[in-house]
Amino acid sequence: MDKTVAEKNRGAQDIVRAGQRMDLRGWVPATAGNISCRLADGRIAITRSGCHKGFLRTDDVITVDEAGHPHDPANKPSAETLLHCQAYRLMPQVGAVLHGHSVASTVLSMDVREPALILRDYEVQKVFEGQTTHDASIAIPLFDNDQDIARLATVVEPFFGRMPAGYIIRGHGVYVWGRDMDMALARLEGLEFLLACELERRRARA
Ligand SMILES: CSCCC(=O)C(=O)COP(=O)(O)O
Ligand SMILES: [Zn+2]
Repeated sequence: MDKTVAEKNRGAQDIVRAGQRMDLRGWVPATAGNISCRLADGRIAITRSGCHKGFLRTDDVITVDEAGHPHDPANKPSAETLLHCQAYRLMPQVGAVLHGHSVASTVLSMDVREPALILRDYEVQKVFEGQTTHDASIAIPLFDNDQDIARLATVVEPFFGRMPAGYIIRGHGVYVWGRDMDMALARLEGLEFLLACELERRRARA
């Protein structure tokens, strides 16, 4: 098999598997969420727009260039492709990006009006880059939702380099990344666990 085709197939399989796992956890209702990975030749493999992420087939994964343009113009990549491309452009070590719409990220981000959600004292914080202790604060930036993804990307851009656990778009969902798909999934699972804990604590206090 041609090397570029084999590489795309490998990425597509990782993405299909990630979609199934995110769906099992309830993080991608209906057609929500999008998933991508960086291929060895620099192309980005990403989900087609409008697919259910729990039922992806490998041909629901297409390739785009670093500016988000599909290599085959007949393909319509995720509406949020620019946010994935931005993460790859600004973080050369990143190999996979995940976006989900969990209940916890949606509700918490609508309730917290501050510019960031602060997590502290949780052991699971250590799943994030550079974190070695529970005894620290992690800020997850909260950005207002915007249907203009290019404009939203310009708002997010200055925060790269100081987002150890990704970011949340208000009333919408989370973005996380990792050096490969397994690491990105572990980070997403860690973040979703912490968001669920925060939601429970806030409900108990109300
Ligand atoms: C029904 S969810 C609305 C769109 C969205 O936020 C999303 O994550 C999925 O968009 P895509 O174009 O990647 O399918
Ligand atoms: Zn979304």
